[in-house]
Formats: sequence, C-alpha cells, structure tokens
Amino acid sequence: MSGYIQEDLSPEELAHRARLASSIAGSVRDLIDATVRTEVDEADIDEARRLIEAATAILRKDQLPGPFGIRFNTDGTKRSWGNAVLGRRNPIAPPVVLHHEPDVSWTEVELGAAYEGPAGLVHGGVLALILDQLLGSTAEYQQVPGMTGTLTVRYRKATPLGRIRGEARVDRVDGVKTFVTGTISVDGKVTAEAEGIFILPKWARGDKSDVLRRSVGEG
Ligand SMILES: CCCCCCCCCC(=O)SCCNC(=O)CCNC(=O)[C@H](O)C(C)(C)COP(=O)(O)OP(=O)(O)OC[C@H]1O[C@@H](n2cnc3c(N)ncnc32)[C@H](O)[C@@H]1OP(=O)(O)O
Repeated sequence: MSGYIQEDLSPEELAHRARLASSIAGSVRDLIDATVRTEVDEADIDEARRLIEAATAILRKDQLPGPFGIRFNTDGTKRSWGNAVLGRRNPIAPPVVLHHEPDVSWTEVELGAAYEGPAGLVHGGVLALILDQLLGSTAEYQQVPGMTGTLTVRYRKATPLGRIRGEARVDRVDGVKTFVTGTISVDGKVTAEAEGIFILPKWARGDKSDVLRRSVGEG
C-alpha cells in the first residue's frame, strides 16, 4: 500500500521537524479562527488576503508531491503529521493528542469556532471524525488495528464548543474485526457515544500486518 514511507531521521532532526510543523500549523489554525471571527472592514480583508497569498507562495516554493502519508522512522516511531485529526502539520486538525493507558485511550481537546455546527455547538460530523480516530487509534494501540468498517454514533446531548474529553476502549476482537466503544463528554457528562468496527484489510493481513502493529502514530 503506497503512502507508508520508511525514513531514517536522527532524534535531533525529528525534533526540529516537529517544531517547524507545529509552529506553522499553529499559526494557520490561529488564522482560521481569526478568519471565522473577523469583523474588520474590506480594506483590512484585502490587506490580509495579500499577506496570506504571499505566505502561501513561500510555502509553495518547495512542496511534497502529494499528501504527507504515514512515515516510519528507524527508531520505531511513526508519524501521521498530515492526519485530519492528529496531524501536527495539518491546520485542519484541532490537533487531537491521544494518551494511551493499558485499558483506555483518551484525549482532551479544545474545539473553537472553526468546529461549529448548530450555534455554539460542535458539529456532529466533527465529533464523529474525532471518535473515528480515537477509536481506531485505540484498536491500533491494543495491537488489533484496522480500517473503519462501521462507525455508529449516538448523539445524546448537544456538545458545546470548548473543551471536550474523548475516551475509548477495545470491547472485543473477533478474527479480523475489532469492536471499540467510546464517548465524548463535557464536564463529566457524556454527550455522544460510539461503537466502531475496525477491520484489518485483506492487503494488511499476514506478515504485512506487522507494519500496522509496530507502533502507534504520533500526530
Ligand atoms: C489500518 C490501520 C489504520 C489505523 C487508523 C484508524 C483511524 C482512521 C480511521 C479511518 O479513517 S479508516 C478510513 C475509512 N474507512 C475505509 O476507508 C474503509 C473502506 N473499506 C474497506 O477498505 C473494506 O471494505 C474493509 C477493510 C472495511 C473490509 O474489507 P475486507 O475485504 O478486508 O473485508 P472482508 O470481506 O474480508 O470481511 C472481513 C469481515 O469483516 C466484515 N465486514 C466487512 N466489511 C464490513 C463493514 N464495513 N462493517 C462491518 N463489518 C464488515 C465481514 O462481514 C467479515 O466478517 P466475518 O469475518 O465475521 O465473516
């Protein structure tokens, strides 16, 4: 499967690239929030556009030919920096930072104006996006990875924009299928529940599954 890339970067080089990725993506996330919420006049919009287009031209001077992919390093680490949920290099990603404990994986993340659906509330699709990744990464961490086959979300209460907590656990494994459950909560109250069925795809079965089991990706 293409898009899985093997690299051999020193710890110093990895740390340097991580700093660069986080700094540029953080600036663009701030820009996204500023864009959603700006009330400036047309002259300021025109000036901001000029500066943004200049910044885009600088970044376009040297680009990957396609997406970032998933990169393995010789030290055993794995980077998913382009990932839409975790990607430290992706300004669309909140980014979600996952914490894995023996029985539970969790995250706490601030969702601002860019993630709005109903007024003042988190978009249901954004919650499904976060749950998909959280549940999928939980399966991966427990060494039973897979692609999302089915994700079922029950929205129990509205989720206000702001700080949310996600938690997930592997419920059971049946052959190539891993069943994972999870929740989103705010101030200790569950607002959404999910179950995901993650399936180790045919192309990754047998020896090839090692590449998916080796480590859990860092965003
Ligand atoms: C790989 C590690 C990734 C870790 C990151 C996770 C977080 C990211 C999550 C994602 O965004 S993944 C992207 C969204 N998902 C996809 O694009 C998946 C697209 N679908 C596929 O690639 C295949 O349809 C799939 C891998 C899900 C299943 O195809 P297979 O050909 O490998 O399945 P197969 O026909 O061998 O069936 C295996 C078992 O799964 C069952 N099954 C198949 N598709 C299913 C489905 N969609 N939902 C539930 N069960 C399903 C099937 O009935 C069978 O059950 P039994 O073993 O009990 O007989």
